[in-house]
Amino acid sequence: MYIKEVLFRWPKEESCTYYEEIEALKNTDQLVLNDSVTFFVGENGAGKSTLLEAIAIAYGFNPEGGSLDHNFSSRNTHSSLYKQLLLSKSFQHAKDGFFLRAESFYNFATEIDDIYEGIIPSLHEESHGESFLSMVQDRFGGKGLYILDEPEAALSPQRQLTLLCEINRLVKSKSQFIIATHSPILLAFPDALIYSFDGSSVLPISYEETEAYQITKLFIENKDYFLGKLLD
Ligand SMILES: Nc1ncnc2c1ncn2[C@@H]1O[C@H](COP(=O)(O)OP(=O)(O)OP(=O)(O)O)[C@@H](O)[C@H]1O
Repeated sequence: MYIKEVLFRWPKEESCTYYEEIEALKNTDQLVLNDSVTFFVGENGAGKSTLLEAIAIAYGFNPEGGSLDHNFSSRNTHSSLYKQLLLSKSFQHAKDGFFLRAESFYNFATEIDDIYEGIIPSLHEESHGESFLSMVQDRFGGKGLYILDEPEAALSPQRQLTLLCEINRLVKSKSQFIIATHSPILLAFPDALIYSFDGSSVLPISYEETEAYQITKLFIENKDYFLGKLLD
């Protein structure tokens, strides 16, 4: 485990940043993380990416995403929330790591292609989902901290199952994951800690309490009823 706890040092003065107005975040002072997999769930705009990004930057990742030793920058658009966070870390620093922002994987793939031109196949010669999964399978080496924002975005349900297997492989080789997701498949990872951003503070919930699980289950079991109500 590389990050044990995230402590929020909120300023005493009145808020002046957008993230101090996010309901779940502004009422949270401390988050204990799971030593294997911690999920962030919640409605669009609930603050998951904002916190994920701040944790990644506070640990030493490039705000634009990529591996721990990867430094490239095209635009500075990250929030300053990372300055308010105090990470309680283990003595051992992660040997491997990746911060996935959906919108920056293209840039990262371009950088990797430039560095390894002619040595490894181009990440741009595969589909978005294929290239992301190849990267996890071929380059995530274990003993790592992997911070992933909606990794399911490019993956078919079958490939999400493959990602579950990869997460399991990496957890067994001493890795820690923090993942923001809407995927009922990924959320099913055994013994994961799930934090919901939907209440007045960030709180742990069970798999069955997640909206991703409840709405998917309800919809599949009552498809015709739902469609009738929604589309009438
Ligand atoms: N740079 C910014 N400036 C102002 N507001 C922002 C900025 N970035 C995000 N926000 C706002 O902060 C809130 C939280 O956004 P965030 O991206 O963290 O949500 P999220 O939970 O990750 O949502 P999603 O599930 O859609 O990815 C949203 O209301 C969003 O509009």
